[in-house]
Amino acid sequence: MSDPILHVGPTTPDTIHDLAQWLCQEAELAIRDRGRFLLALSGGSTPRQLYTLLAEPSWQQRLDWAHTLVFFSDERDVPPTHPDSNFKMASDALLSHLNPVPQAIYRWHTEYSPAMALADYRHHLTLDNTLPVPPTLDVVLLGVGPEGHTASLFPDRPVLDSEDIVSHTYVPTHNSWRYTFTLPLLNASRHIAFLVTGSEKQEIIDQIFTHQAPVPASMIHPVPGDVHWFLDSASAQRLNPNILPS
Ligand SMILES: O=C(O)[C@H](O)[C@@H](O)[C@H](O)[C@H](O)COP(=O)(O)O
Repeated sequence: MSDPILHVGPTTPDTIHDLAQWLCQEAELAIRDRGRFLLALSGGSTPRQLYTLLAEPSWQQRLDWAHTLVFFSDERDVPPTHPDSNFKMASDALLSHLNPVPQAIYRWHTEYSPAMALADYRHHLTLDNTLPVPPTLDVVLLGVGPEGHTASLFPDRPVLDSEDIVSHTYVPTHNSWRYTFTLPLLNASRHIAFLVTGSEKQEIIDQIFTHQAPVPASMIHPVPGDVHWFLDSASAQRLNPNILPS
């Protein structure tokens, strides 16, 4: 298990820019080596700034979306037009602006029954059963909630013990159902990239990096993959300066 790789920007825009640049580099390597880039987008509010930047014409040219297959690391069990939909957020901020369009965009079909939606997504994640289970995605973007959840893996929930690659899970604190990647799938990733910004996340970042009580976000350690943390100084302000990149 490799050590987490820290990228700390002085401001949120700096961190977003660094992550966008890193994504373009990983896409280039994946497409050079395997002819395609398997990318999972995260939901919530933080990544909107990243998606808006990537949608800018000058940035669109830097990532070969025509050879990129887009997945979603989790999704709220709502219609794709619902304001809570992660697909809607990513489409409004990024996907609907891309030209050329991505090679594929795999939306969670929340209009299906849970069993059918999960089967549909397993099929897409294994590229129509051509990849092993769990498949290795090139980059999975993730965020972290204030209590340490990531994707829709919340503390003390049965989904944390799932041996499947995807799950439909009830989140009591949000009184809602969600679809999510599971730990086996996340830990098969080539690269995990957490994007965490803002002083409201400083406590959970400190908890994760000082190895206090494990939370779902601290259970992500792919082998032989790696974990990158893209933080701004506000979310990283409690971290020991010795572990911060010089
Ligand atoms: O569907 C979701 O909400 C996300 O997948 C979730 O895991 C998110 O990344 C965290 O809750 C952080 O959300 P913020 O970026 O809004 O703080």
